[in-house]
Amino acid sequence: MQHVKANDELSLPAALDVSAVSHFYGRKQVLSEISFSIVPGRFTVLLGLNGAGKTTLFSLISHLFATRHGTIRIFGHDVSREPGEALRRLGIVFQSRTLDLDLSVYQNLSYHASLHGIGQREALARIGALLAQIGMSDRLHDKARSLSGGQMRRIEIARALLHRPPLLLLDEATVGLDIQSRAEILATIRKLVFTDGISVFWATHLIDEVEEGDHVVILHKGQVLADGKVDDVVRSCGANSIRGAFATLTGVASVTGGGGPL
Ligand SMILES: Nc1ncnc2c1ncn2[C@@H]1O[C@H](COP(=O)(O)OP(=O)(O)OP(=O)(O)O)[C@@H](O)[C@H]1O
Repeated sequence: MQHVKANDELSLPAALDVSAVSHFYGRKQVLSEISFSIVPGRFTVLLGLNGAGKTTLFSLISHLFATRHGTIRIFGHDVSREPGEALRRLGIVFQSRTLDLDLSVYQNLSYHASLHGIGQREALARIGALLAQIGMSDRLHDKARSLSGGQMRRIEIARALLHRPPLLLLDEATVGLDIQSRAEILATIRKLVFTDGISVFWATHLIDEVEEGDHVVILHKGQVLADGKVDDVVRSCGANSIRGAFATLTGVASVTGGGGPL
């Protein structure tokens, strides 16, 4: 495995630390002793083809599945042993749509706030600020059903941020969106990292969502083949681009450009 770590990051606590994690569905092993960690305040891409194991890994991190092999820590808190401490530091946007379509934007968000013990007045203030941040202040009382796919995604992102988690996970957040909505969502999230110092773990199979300054974890057939800064991973593979590095590491060379699949 290519593991590349910069010197200035060695002393910082990890936003997410995954250590020797395996997962089985019945007898089928889909994650094989994977280990990596995420530097706080960075945009880290979990890059892998469909079926690589990204959603399974997210299900373990978010404690939907119990971790039976290995350890997952969020800012030092073990997800299995201290789920409360770990999960209140985590926000997550799942691949499938999760808004209640018959409720308004406000109702969807305030319900989530109350689950996190946030009082009504505080919730309203946070919802107002987040909607302004994602450019949707005028949709507060609209039914979720009336929103476009990209707008629903942005509301799901706002909901994931309501309890102010320092770590945000997004699983294929741009799937099914048009090019403009994809670009807007990515820009919104990258801005959050820059302005609020949030750590983002962005799962995708789209290689053009990776930028030069990002960190990347390459997951292939349930194994982590590389992790580190994109330019370090590219260099250590002797490649010219992340596309070339991915092809070298995985042997999957059939790639297309312009936002297509890997
Ligand atoms: N409930 C399940 N039972 C059995 N096998 C499963 C189950 N869920 C996922 N798998 C298998 O586990 C492997 C990893 O799937 P997973 O959904 O985690 O990958 P992924 O990288 O998220 O892919 P995608 O982007 O297509 O969702 C695949 O081979 C998949 O078929």
